[in-house]
Amino acid sequence: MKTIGVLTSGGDSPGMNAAIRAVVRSAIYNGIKVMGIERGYNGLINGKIKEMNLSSVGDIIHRGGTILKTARCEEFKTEDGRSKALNVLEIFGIEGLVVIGGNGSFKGAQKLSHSGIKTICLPGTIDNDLPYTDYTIGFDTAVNTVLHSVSNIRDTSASHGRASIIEVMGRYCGDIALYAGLAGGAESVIVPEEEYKKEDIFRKLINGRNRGKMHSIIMLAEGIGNAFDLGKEIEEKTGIETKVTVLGHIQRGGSPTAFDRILASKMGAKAIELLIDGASGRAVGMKNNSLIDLDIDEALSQDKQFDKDMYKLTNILSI
Ligand SMILES: Nc1ncnc2c1ncn2[C@@H]1O[C@H](COP(=O)(O)OP(=O)(O)OP(=O)(O)O)[C@@H](O)[C@H]1O
Ligand SMILES: O=P(O)(O)OC[C@H]1O[C@](O)(CO)[C@@H](O)[C@@H]1O
Repeated sequence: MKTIGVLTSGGDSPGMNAAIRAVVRSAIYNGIKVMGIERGYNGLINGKIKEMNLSSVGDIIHRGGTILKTARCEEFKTEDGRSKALNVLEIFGIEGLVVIGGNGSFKGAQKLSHSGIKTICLPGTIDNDLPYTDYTIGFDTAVNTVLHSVSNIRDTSASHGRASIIEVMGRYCGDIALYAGLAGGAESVIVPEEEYKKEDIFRKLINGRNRGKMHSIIMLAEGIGNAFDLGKEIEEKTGIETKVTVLGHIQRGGSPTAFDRILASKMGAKAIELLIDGASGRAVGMKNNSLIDLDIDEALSQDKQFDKDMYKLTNILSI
């Protein structure tokens, strides 16, 4: 393999830069030329491509976002869009491609692999919603960002004797809410994977107040009802003043944690190892602390396992 490309696609996530750095440096170490493709599949279709060298990825391991920029590209979902992309890959002599993104990006990569381009996918998303890997690049940083906010909100919540609903991202996956909820001592964690009764939340709040508790954190995963409506209902049913904070895109930025930088570095290097071995259509993941790779279709067809034990523990500890 003489020349490969690397792109980031879908939502960005902290650690994507560390992954790009690992891809570029491992490739160059192995005598492979690397082309950086800007704005995901959009840049691929439009030929936004430039060669990368050792210093292109200097001073980025600690930076959030992605130096290659990212995009969601509807055109790439069409045959016509992908055929333009294949032409561009041929023009630039790109034989292998490393795609860093979420499940949509993986689907696009698999289609390129079926057209003869050797593709390797790295899981880059804060949501931790890819079923085949224990962790995605950016998830740990997002959880820590949420945790920092929980601490700040807890201070003011306690001073005023209020309850706080904190809405976090995750799309259809409750992992950010669950991990940050357990680590932040949330009283209730509401996730799409588990049914919940509002009455349980009200009862916990009232019990807590009766034993002198001055703050209550309710961690709410996005997409499950309206946080502000829930806040009003809590006030009506418990008499406890309730504030809502929607953390939003703050969770997608920031310097990656050591965990994410190491995960990204290991995965980036693994992608190059796989390409050198002639692999294609593979997804790299981390299972039980070991790097794994498997077919993209198999990776996407697995069911995401929600950690019910962790959810139960959160409820026990917040009794
Ligand atoms: N079925 C598909 N076929 C071809 N390309 C696809 C397909 N699904 C998604 N893509 C491409 O991948 C891009 C990124 O997908 P998507 O917007 O779903 O984000 P993602 O990779 O899942 O990341 P995130 O989890 O951060 O949202 C899409 O904009 C599109 O270009
Ligand atoms: O930045 P956008 O395009 O609004 O997407 C937001 C979505 O992307 C994510 O941040 C990452 O997939 C989700 O948690 C969220 O639902």
